[in-house]
Amino acid sequence: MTTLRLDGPVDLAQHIPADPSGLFFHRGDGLLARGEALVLTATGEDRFTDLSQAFQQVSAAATVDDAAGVRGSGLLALGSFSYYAASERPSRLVIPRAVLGQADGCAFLTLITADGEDPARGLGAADGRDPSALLAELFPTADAEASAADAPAPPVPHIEVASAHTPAEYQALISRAVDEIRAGGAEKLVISERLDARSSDPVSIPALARRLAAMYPMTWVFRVGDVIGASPEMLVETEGSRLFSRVLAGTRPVADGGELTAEDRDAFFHDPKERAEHEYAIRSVTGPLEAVTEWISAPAEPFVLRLPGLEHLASDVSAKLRPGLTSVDVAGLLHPSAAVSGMPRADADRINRTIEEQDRGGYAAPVGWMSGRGDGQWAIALRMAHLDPEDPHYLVLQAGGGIVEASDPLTEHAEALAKTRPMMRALRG
Ligand SMILES: C=C(O[C@H]1C=CC=C(C(=O)O)[C@@H]1O)C(=O)O
Repeated sequence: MTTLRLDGPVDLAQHIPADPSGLFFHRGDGLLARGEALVLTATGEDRFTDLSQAFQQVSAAATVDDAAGVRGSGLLALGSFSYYAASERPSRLVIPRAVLGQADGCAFLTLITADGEDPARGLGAADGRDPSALLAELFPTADAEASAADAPAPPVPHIEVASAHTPAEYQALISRAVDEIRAGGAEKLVISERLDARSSDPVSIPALARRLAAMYPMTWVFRVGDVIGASPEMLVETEGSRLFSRVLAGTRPVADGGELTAEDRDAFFHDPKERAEHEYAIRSVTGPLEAVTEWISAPAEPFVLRLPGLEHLASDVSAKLRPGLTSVDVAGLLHPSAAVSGMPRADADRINRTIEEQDRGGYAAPVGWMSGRGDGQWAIALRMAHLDPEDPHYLVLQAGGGIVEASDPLTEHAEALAKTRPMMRALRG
């Protein structure tokens, strides 16, 4: 495989291919992928370590020519894990054929050919080619005409939405969760709702990802396999020994263009119910990290992260990772955090699964990428939808929230629906 450095920064959002095999970006930096040189899959309890090891074996045998030497350059896999170990949906790492990436404004192009394959038969042969010509060939910019200011706006698609439950049914599920907590089954649960969305026009992945990135710049926009979304929560990011995690739990919905008043934000910040939810989530990240890090720095108090439509209690945790673990290994150690499962984890997930009655697929599970060096970024697949490979008109949105003893079913229902709004807004264009 070869990584070529490109002249100057690129606007990644303008280069998204029609059907990317993966994309992951945040504030202009990130990765766009085309094709599949190799797909690794795993199921079961050991899916994280199995995929981490399988990719490390591929990486050890690869011939790597990396002229960029930045985050995400060189050999790389994008991946989406399944939430439950028992899920029938396999977790996957995709080693793409071509990657357009950018890290701190340094843009690069990576071309990967599978073992025994003639490089000239790949997506593009790097030998002697001008990197900018390769960029134009492999990742052409979005149709200039369509984005011209005077071009007629594309018609707004009609989106038909059907919730899996009526409001009364969903609120009854929340009441059941509260009853389970009162009966001592768990201290915190996380219950989610699914919404079927049918679009009058086929959903355009590049357009959807571009809108998510433009409307929610503080999130990590992703598409890998059947999941697409814009997550505000970073389960783990590693680069060498540097480890970062953004933990979210505790939410107040607001109007899309609005925000909480100073008084309401203060009440939110000090609300014991929200702080308890947040505390569980922090402990579920810092606890497992103790065994694999030299030090951990977690703030004494969260901050309020303001997103369009929602405000969250957030804490940025950093740590020094001991050698020997990849970013996928750490993601496996932390998944599922109490932000998406509850506390204690195993009891919470058993009850969540019974109440939700359905497998979560890739919802609330790690999505991201890992390099041949083991570094990577694994966001939690939230504010998302599952795509249907057979039907480009159809998606299933999923979102939920943490439930503690003091939770109110109506408020929790409103919160879950507010969390589906990013995807709904981006779908509507
Ligand atoms: C479970 C979700 O959100 C989590 C992340 C942030 C805040 C949350 C909350 O306040 O309940 C949830 O823990 C979701 O978006 O589906």
